[in-house]
Amino acid sequence: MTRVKVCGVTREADLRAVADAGADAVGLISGVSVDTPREVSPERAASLAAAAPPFLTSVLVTMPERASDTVALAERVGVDAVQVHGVDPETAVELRSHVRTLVVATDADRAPAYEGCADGLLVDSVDESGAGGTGETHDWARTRELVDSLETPVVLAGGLTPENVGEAVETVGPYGVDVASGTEASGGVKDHDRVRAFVRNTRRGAEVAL
Ligand SMILES: O=C(O)c1ccccc1NCC(=O)[C@H](O)[C@H](O)COP(=O)(O)O
Repeated sequence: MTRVKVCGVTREADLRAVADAGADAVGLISGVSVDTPREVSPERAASLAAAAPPFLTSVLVTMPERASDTVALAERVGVDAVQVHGVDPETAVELRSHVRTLVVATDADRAPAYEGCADGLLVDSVDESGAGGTGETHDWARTRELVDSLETPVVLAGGLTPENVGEAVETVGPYGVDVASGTEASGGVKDHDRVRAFVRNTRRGAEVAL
């Protein structure tokens, strides 16, 4: 089964829509050094995490300046897992010793350097700061090679939409997929029909890939 994470939720109604659509995880973006409409305060992230129903994994998505800040933020927000952008492998190893589940976001070229440093690798179309949410796809064939060569589970992200996720899953065969802008009505606001279609089309793509 291909796991689905819907990232950049800022409102409780959107969190419910993500859960009702059957997604596996929800991403709450806080403590990032870029300007994004998907960022929420730690307080808001905590309130959203507390509203997540059973079996919907809450994920803090952040860009650490120091590993210790991220550990404190994750405890304050009260999430099940942490996804970090813009960290080197050594910082990932340090962070992983303090959080239960660590996902590192990286581009395809750098992904092999994180093998064994994280519980999951999110292969994304990152900008120069390492931030995601670009809405751009990357070379799926290259990510397929990573899926085949790495032990660490690979999550495909970057420019995924309800329209292309089925083909993406068939091509890459990832552990999971992650979407932010492709399920939005506007910055930070989810389109519930697109959230439902994204989850549905991921499942269909995964069936074809079997
Ligand atoms: O989405 C953001 O604005 C963002 C900013 C800083 C760090 C991470 C961010 N997004 C995190 C993500 O989980 C993925 O990058 C995202 O799902 C992929 O985005 P998109 O291409 O818009 O689907």
